Amino acid sequence: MSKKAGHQARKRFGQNFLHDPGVIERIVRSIGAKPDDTMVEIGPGLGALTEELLAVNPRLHVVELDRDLIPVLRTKFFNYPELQIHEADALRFDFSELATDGPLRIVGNLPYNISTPLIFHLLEQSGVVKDMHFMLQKEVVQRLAAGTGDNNYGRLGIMAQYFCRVQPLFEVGPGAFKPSPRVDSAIVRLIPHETLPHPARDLTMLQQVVRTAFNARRKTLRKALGSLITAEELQTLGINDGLRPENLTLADYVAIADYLTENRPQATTANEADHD
Ligand SMILES: C[S@@+](CC[C@H](N)C(=O)[O-])C[C@H]1O[C@@H](n2cnc3c(N)ncnc32)[C@H](O)[C@@H]1O
Repeated sequence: MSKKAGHQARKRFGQNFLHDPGVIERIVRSIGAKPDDTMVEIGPGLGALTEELLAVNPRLHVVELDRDLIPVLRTKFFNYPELQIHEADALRFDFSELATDGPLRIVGNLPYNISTPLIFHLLEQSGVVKDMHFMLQKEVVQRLAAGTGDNNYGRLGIMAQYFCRVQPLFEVGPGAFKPSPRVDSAIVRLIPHETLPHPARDLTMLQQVVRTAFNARRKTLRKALGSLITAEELQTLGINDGLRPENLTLADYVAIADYLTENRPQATTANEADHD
């Protein structure tokens, strides 16, 4: 535990507070906020990034789960009446409610313990999002940006790239935070596609195909996807069934999903175990 401004950093909320002004300034410069933007910060914590965002754009929303931080933020930013502080769980938050004046620019030094489910939650709402800038564990940024054949390629990267352009920006060492995390961090920018480059006919089917494939990422497609599609059907789609899940492109996964949507629409089942 580390104490800052009277607040004990809580591990269960993934609290590692930024304290390096150079890093904060670099993040804010990368975001390039404009006064008219509707900005949303997830997990403002003690307000280190919030303060610099407010300097550009006083119409900021922040979403913070730790109820003890809410009065700290209210006191610190009492002279910013347009700042809207939402005491809420970002994992359940309906961001579309904030998009009344236009698409959202979402930012955050995210709690690393929930960053993957949070990104999936935000991808589902990417229709109301202009862009997102996040501080994440470096390995998560590598997974988001990974291409076909890469060791880090998997469900997170495929679904992120289905919805967004992924741009890793720069790395940040543990010393920029208090308490210091045990991992390296990196900043990533996600820009939702205006038009999906490979739209699936049924998103749930695509999610199921990708999830099933990467639950057996070391196996051949014939085995990994055997519960959904036969080797012959894969070959008909022009996909070599001896390849492994990491060798397929997003377009290949969409082709498999669309084939199943047409031929076995009953195949989708929710709540399979995730290993990503
Ligand atoms: C890594 S800290 C970043 C704090 C601050 N933005 C900074 O850079 O110093 C993550 C923040 O997210 C908050 N948080 C954790 N889980 C959350 C959730 N489910 N919804 C919203 N905020 C959450 C934590 O309480 C904490 O303030």
